[in-house]
Amino acid sequence: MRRKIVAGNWKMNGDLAEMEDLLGEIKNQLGSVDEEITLIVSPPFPNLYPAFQSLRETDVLIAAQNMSQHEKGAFTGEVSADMLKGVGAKAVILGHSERRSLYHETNKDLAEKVKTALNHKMNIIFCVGEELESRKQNKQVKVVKHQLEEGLFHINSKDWGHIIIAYEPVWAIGTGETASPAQAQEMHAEIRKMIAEKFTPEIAEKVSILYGGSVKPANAKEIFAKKDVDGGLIGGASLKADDFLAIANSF
Ligand SMILES: O=C[C@H](O)COP(=O)(O)O
Repeated sequence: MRRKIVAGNWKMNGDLAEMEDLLGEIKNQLGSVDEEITLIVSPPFPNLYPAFQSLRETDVLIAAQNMSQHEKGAFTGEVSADMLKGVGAKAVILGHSERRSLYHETNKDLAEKVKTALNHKMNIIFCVGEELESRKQNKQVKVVKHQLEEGLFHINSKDWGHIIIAYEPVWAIGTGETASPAQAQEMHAEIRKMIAEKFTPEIAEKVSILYGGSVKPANAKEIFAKKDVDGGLIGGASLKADDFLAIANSF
């Protein structure tokens, strides 16, 4: 059975005190979440270790929001896989559309980051998704296929256990506009088909594919009910404990 996952991407939000408050509220309500659901939170770099300390006694996993493809050395401002593991991050988000568009990360950069993360046995939430213009031209499947082929599909079959895919249509991120459940299902099924064709149907069947883009407690149930949607990568709504956990309880 595929893992059901709800991951909160906190982006560049929350100082240490605000994060401690948020984590405190999340911990208070963890008992309400089904054990089958994997919860992940993704704080900014400086808050990774405090989050790790705070979540020690829980099953909540910690993901970083980015990682260098390099091991060490003269790369000012960068953070390595070893450093992330050292502060408790078990996973890393790679290829978020904000990294792609604002920081010009290319599929080639991402392919290298994926390789480094896997060398360090880190789990990866690999993000893909089309911009509005591509959707209008009905090119969304082609765009996502290209992102996967160049950024992710160089991995070995044995590495798929470390991979989670997040489909995040760029036009739905932080906009309040969500892909319809049918649109999400359609793309998730396409992604699974791409994995089945390039690797095997068994591998494709086991990969968790998350939807991201304005997921809220009010729309999560409908989206998560779709057969190929295994959870969500949540931005804004993950900054409120009640909303984040309500989304986790929407399967
Ligand atoms: O990583 C999360 C996505 O960018 C979704 O963000 P959002 O839920 O604020 O639209």
